[in-house]
Formats: sequence, C-alpha cells, structure tokens
Amino acid sequence: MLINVYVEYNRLRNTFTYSCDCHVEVGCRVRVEFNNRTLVGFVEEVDVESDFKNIKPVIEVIDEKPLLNNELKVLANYMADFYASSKVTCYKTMLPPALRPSSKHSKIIYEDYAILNDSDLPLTSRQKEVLEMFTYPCKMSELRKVSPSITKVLLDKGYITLEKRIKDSNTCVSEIADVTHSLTSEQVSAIETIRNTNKTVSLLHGVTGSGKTEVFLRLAEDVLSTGKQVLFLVPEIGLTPMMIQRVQARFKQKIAIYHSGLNAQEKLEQYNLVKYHKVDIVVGTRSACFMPFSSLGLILMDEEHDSSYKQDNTPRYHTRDIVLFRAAYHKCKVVLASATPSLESYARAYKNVYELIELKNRIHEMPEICLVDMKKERITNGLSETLLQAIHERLSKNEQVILLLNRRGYLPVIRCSDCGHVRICPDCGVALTYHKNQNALVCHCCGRQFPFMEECPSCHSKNYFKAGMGTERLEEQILEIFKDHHVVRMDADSTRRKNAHEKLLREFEESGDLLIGTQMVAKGLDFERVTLVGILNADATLCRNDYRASETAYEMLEQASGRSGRGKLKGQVMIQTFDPDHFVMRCVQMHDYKMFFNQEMRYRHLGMYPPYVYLCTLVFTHFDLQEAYKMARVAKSYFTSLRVLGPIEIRMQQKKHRVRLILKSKDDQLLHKLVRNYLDETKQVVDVNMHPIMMEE
Ligand SMILES: Nc1ncnc2c1ncn2[C@@H]1O[C@H](COP(=O)(O)OP(=O)(O)OP(=O)(O)O)[C@@H](O)[C@H]1O
Ligand SMILES: [Zn+2]
Repeated sequence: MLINVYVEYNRLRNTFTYSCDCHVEVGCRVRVEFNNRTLVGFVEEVDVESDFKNIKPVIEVIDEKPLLNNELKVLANYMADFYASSKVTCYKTMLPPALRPSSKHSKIIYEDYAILNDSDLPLTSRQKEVLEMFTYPCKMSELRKVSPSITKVLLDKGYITLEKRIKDSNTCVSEIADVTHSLTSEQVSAIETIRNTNKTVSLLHGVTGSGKTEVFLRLAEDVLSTGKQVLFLVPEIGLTPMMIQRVQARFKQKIAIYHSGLNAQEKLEQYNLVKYHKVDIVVGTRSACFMPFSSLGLILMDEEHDSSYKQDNTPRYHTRDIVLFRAAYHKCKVVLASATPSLESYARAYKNVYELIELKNRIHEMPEICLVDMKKERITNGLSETLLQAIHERLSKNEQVILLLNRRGYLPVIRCSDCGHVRICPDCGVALTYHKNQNALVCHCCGRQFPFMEECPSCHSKNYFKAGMGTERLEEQILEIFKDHHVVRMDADSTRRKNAHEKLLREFEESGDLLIGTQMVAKGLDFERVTLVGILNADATLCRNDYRASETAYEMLEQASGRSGRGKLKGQVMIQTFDPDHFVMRCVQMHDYKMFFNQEMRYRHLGMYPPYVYLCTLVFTHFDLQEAYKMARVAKSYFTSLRVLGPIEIRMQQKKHRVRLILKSKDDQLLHKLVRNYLDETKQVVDVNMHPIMMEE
C-alpha cells in the first residue's frame, strides 16, 4: 500500500509518498528516510496512487491508533492555513511532548516497584522484619530507604522482584473548603443572559473583584449536569492553583490539569484522562485548548486580554482563535472574561458580535487610587515617602501589602564609570542585568549567565555606575526597612522550582506581610487581607515602542490595583508615576474602562492599527545584517497590494540579525491569502507572525 506522509523538515508544507506493508491508519506516526536522514512523519492519506518510481518503504510504524481524532485533525489543517505554518509543527504543538513526532516514549519516567514473591531461602530475623514492614507492591525507594543492603538480599533471594511502573505524577494542589455565596443581582442577570443568548461568545466584562469566578462555576454546573465537559482556561501557571482549588472545592470530582509546570509524564497522564473521558473538567493554561475532548459543553476563558494566550513561537496561535474553532465544532458556548478586555474583544462585543455582559460593581468597595507624582516626592531608592508611609500604616494594622515592580534581578543598569563599557549579551545584543544571588550578569532574553567581574573587562577600572532596581534589590531594601516583617518575593527567578507558585502564594497567605513581584503578582490573586498595592516604576510599560503600549499599561495597572481591598477592608493603591496626567493614569484612577476604550480606539483609528486593520509580521534572519535587509526588501516587493511598514532592524537572536516587515490590511482573508502564496513561492526562511500582539519581540 502507498501512503502520503508529512515529514518534519524545514517548513515543508507538502506530503511525500512511501510504501507500507503493514496496517497503518491516517494520523499515525511512521519513521521514514528523508534526504538521507531518518525522520518521523505523520500519515496523511492511505491507499494512494503514484507514478513515481523509487518509492521507499517506511522504516517503522510507530502508533497502532491515530494520535489525533477527527476534530483535532481538522483543527491542525485550520491552524496550518491560518498561521501559515507547516502541518507537522501544528501537530507537534497540539500533542503532549511524549507523543510528539520526534519523541519516542523516552521522556516517560518509570519507577521501580517491589512485587512480593514466594521463596524459601533462609532470612535473618532483621531481613524478615524489613520484608514484613511493607504492603506490596511498594516503591523500591521506600525499601531502600530502610536498608539498601537488605533490599538487595531480598531481591537476590527472590522474596521480591522488581517491576517498572509509570511514575505517579504529583499534580495535586492543596484543598480548600467551598464557599457558595448567594449571588448578587448582577451575577444572577449575567448568568441568565449567558444561558439564554443565542450567540456563541459572551464577553463578561466585570470590574476586578466583581465575582466572575462564581459566574463561571454556576455556568459550569449547568453543563456538567448534562454530562458534558467544561474547559477552564487561565493565562498563567501562577493562576492555576487558585482556579484548581475553587473548581475542586465546588465540584468534588477528578479534574485534569494542564500547564507548563508539568513534566512530559504528567502531561501525558492528564491528556489521557481527557482522551479516555475519565474527567469532565479541565483546568489549564494555553496548551489546554488542544485537549482531546469528546463532548465539550462550555469553554471559560479567564483574563481573556492576557498576552500569554498567544504562543510566541511557530505556530504563533492565539488561544482565543482555537477556542472559537472548538466551540463551533462542539456547538458549545464560550465565555471570555476580564476586568480589562482586549480592545479586539470589546470592539466585537460593542458591535454585537459577542454578547456583552457587564458587572459594574465589586462585591465590596473598589479601592481608592492615589497617583504619586514622583516629580514632587522625596525618593529613597525608588520608593516615595508617601508609599513608605502607607506601607508602615498598613503593616501596623496587620494588613497585607503587595508591591509590583516589573523588573527582576538586582541592578538593571551597570556601566563602567570610566570608559562607559556596558556588558551586552553576544547572542541577543541587549544589556545584561546583575543578579546578586548568583553574583552573575544575566540576559533576560535568552537566560544566559556571565560571570560578574569586579574589574571592567574593557579598561580594568573598578568604578561601576549602578542604577535602577529589580525585584531582588527591592526585596533587600524592604527587608532592611521593615525588619520584623515577613517578605515573599515572586518573580521568574523565585518560581523556577516545581509548584513554586503555589508554595509562595500559600506562604504569603498564611504568614506573609509583604508580597514583592513582577507582573506575576498583578493578576487574578484574591487575598482579602491585602489593603495596599504599591506600583513602582509605573511608567515603564508606557514607554514601550509598540502600538499596544497604552493597552498593556492600562491592563497591568488596573489589574494590579484590583488586588487591593477585595474583602471587607477598604483598599488603597499607590501608583508611582512621573506622568500623572497621562490618560492611562487617569482612566485607572477612575476605574473607567469605557473612557480608556474610547480614547484608545481613536488613536488606533488615526494610526490604522488593530482592531481597525489586521497585521502580520515577517521576520528575516541572517548573520549578515545586509543580507537580512536584502531578503526583506525582496519580500516587500511581493506585497505591493498591501501597506507594508519596514524593513526595520529588531533585536538580535542567537547571534543573528533580524529584520522585520509589518503587513497591514483591512481584509483579513486577503492578508492570509497573500502570505500563503508568498510562502509557497519563496525559498527564503521567514518567521511569520499572523495577528501579532507584541511588536518588539
Ligand atoms: N455573591 C457573592 N457574595 C459575596 N462574595 C462573593 C460573591 N461572589 C464572589 N464573591 C467573592 O468575591 C471575591 C472576588 O471574586 P472573584 O475572584 O471571582 O473576582 P473576579 O471578578 O474574578 O476578579 P478579578 O478580575 O480581579 O480576578 C472572591 O473572594 C469571592 O469569593
Ligand atoms: Zn541573550
């Protein structure tokens, strides 16, 4: 039989024909020879005909059954088309790592178990005692902990035998008690509207702390009672413990969890729970949108504005697009929720494409926002007198404080005072940040570390100009000022370990006074004793060179503010800014999303930016900058019927120069068609980002 196979090779988008003697189905993986290499491919068609001579046989059929069901296959086609990427990359993205084309089951972790056997060889009384200490099968590691030498004797004498079993995963989070509230009238009418609307998508725009999660839980209850499955999406792994806890407490049934903190083993286990319909509820981040549901009844997407929902490597999909596809397939509803919806979603709701539901009131009171004008303040190490005073006050009342500084590490700016030398990452071309913990300079783009030298490598001077502040340094200072208080720091550095998010958040809840962190602490957290949120360096996001800078800044400030005063105690927020008159600051101060939306939409219209047009970026990469420019210019000449911005040089990556074009069009279909045609014709390697969110990448 002849079959057509997709292979993972460059960005090839077409199939190749092989012969196969044994049974194989569409969607199974096969090992084939391609260009003198052994590669893994996906069977796309079976029983095909071909006039080719020299058709090679497949080396091995890897799977007995197809890995993807019909829906997911159609979804892969859609993604390959929509995001202009190869189908194999889409398959790869959709599957858990253990099932990806190139992996054998090697990433699965096995554990040794001891199985009890009959034997009549003599044992000493101590050996007998150890043997009888356990109920079998038990983990070999437990036995060895008691005595490695006796374990060996028991094995040798045949009392126990060794069996390898897939290691149990550790995906559980600590349990909390369920609290069911009587609903507010706004919550009641939100639930009613979503139940009754004939629109697929509802946008739940509710101010921070308005009880959106309770609306989610009630809607989920409806759907679960009909035997269908529910998907809860959160943007970041840090937000999963809280959502899992609330869902678990309410529904008291097994749920599948899926996020980047799981290892290949655990991901496969959770994936299979859904595949074999052993669970009805999934809670997870971005990649959970590819779970193999059999009867999906509802998709709930929390913090829908969050940029983590967009994947930042090929295929650069947006979770919202995938969710809409899946909802159409399963004929189920989608609820997008946020206190700060993306302009795209709000504009759609405004035009009545989505059902718009507003929760205008917080369960308790909204916090009071104070803009601290840094031009007028006495500032000590980045902290204003006003903020310091407020922290003192809150801590003395045994209330909790969150401080947000969107920059990790110790010193962001470190420059030789004599020759001006700044250490730059040779791969990315950006200045390195000093991390005191490791006494090293770290690149925040690629993560590489470089030893910090007391002497300037260029002029051997020992005078450094040191400025700026990262979370590490802020923590040190806060500890110095508030000596007797418990400070918890949460940023990418302190959350590297498994389950670190959960542990740190629990630590803060139970005994913490101050939580210091990057934007990680701005989102979704719900601690009722937090009555002060301080935002340092609030202007930093506004300065970004990106058409979405205001939107990102507004989101972050409003979300961070929303962490204050969520319980009965009235909350306060202090935003340190050099520009208190900026419209973003004003909108945050008044908690006025609508005002922000209207103003920002005017800017977008003037500059012809989304949601008024659709964008696609093409990035060309080369060791030689001029070559990269040349490639971009050739490409630009292909798109004469579109508005094209660039070429312009952007940040380096892996020692290579990168040059970018931005394509703009009011006609999304035309944009897709032209990009696909171009990719089919060109031989150049190009990185395509359809509907990009961040331009600076
Ligand atoms: N009807 C209600 N009565 C009293 N308390 C409620 C009610 N609904 C929700 N709450 C409580 O209000 C708090 C805020 O709710 P929730 O976390 O769902 O807010 P949210 O709308 O998701 O806010 P954010 O956008 O800031 O995440 C929670 O502690 C929740 O238990
Ligand atoms: Zn780097």
